[in-house]
Amino acid sequence: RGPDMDELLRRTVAALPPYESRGISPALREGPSQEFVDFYRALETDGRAALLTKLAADYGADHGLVSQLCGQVTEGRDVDALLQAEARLRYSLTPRYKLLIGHICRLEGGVKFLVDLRADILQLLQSQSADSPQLREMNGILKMLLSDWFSVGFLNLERITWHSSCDLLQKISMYEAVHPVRNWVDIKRRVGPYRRCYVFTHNAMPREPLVVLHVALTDDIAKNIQAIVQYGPSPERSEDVNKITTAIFYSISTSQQGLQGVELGNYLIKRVVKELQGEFPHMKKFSSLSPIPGFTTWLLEILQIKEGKSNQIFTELEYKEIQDAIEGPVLETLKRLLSTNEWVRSDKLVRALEMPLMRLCAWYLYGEKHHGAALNPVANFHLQNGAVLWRLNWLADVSPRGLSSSSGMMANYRYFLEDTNHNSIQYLRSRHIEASEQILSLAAQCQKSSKL
Ligand SMILES: CC(C)(COP(=O)(O)OP(=O)(O)O)[C@@H](O)C(=O)NCCC(N)=O
Repeated sequence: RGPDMDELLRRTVAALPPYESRGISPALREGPSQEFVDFYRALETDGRAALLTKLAADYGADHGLVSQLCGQVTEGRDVDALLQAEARLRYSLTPRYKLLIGHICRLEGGVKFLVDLRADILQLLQSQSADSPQLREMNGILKMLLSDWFSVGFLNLERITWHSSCDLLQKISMYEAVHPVRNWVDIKRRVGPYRRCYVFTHNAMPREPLVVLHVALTDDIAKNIQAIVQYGPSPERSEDVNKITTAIFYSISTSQQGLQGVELGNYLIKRVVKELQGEFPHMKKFSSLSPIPGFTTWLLEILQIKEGKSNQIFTELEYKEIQDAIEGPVLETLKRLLSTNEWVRSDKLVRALEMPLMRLCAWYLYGEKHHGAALNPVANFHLQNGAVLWRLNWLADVSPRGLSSSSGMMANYRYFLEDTNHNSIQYLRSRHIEASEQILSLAAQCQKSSKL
């Protein structure tokens, strides 16, 4: 049996050298760091949870020393002494595990190991199976380091085409989280004419697309995803530049869970806008065509809560039209038809539902909040980037996936380049959502005719 965890940690997590010898370049601790990596990789989930919890709890900063040094940082001392005291205090706040992280990132494959280690920490924190303040602290420290290592200056923008390598095309297909790639024909279309696919890569993780952005080049803001992923132009077509005035971001996915919160997707969108403006100087419109995951579930909950009070959801006229379009008790039948996607087969019912569902969905995106942010994660992502909630599209995604997740609707989050910084600050600071007239009036109507 190999070393037990405590012994392994004692041996591989160096103590913080005394302040006086902090500058002396530490003996490169490749051996112990590699031993830690090998030991960790050999552990199963529970073992990893135990190790991470112990590492965070027992190998952080020396709290006794910190509080002792705090006492020496006092007003009134001469500047030199004060700065010395502050420097000692600052140094004493360095957790021991931060030195280990610094050594591991210098190993071959060390950065990728640390990205995966943070993914394990996030998994633990999300599953609450090990949720300690020290673990959250270690997650924060690791996230800050990763944000520095993966900042834009260290990332490489790569365009993926049909001539890219198979392993890259295969990874792009595998990572596609929004509109699954079914076969070679699919992926060939997504990198073919009137399409662009860009990724960020990092030299420390070669041949690994960290985040993938799929773009459609169109002459107006798209309102339907089937037109993009199902019926796109045939691969041998050439591009007519005069037909390209708009960029539609129709899918974005990150592949590394451990890089959550590093905002790679945001950076990639902004970087691709610059790239496209270089290729198409006359391009003026930039918008997403985004799914609205969670809306149908939310709607069914509302229908459940409003059992017997349908007048708090539908107007009388709407209720009557729905009643005419279905048999049986209205709310009961409607819940069934919505949860099985059958409703879309009846034109009459589709017409009767358009107004109420568009109104409810506009409110879901604009009005529903979670800790102050937009409840819908995709809305929150684009609004954080400074986009405008610009248009809601009916029957925009009639695939089973689109119907089940958002009753067929999709949203355009539009990027007005000169406003994104301002909008982002407004959203992050005062939770203000910039929205178009269509959205504002639909949301207002919802407030008026539905009591949610
Ligand atoms: C939407 C994505 C790309 C945002 O990533 P990113 O910009 O790195 O944000 P964050 O993860 O740093 O908060 C990411 O959350 C993701 O891959 N989501 C699943 C697919 C999707 N587009 O909703």
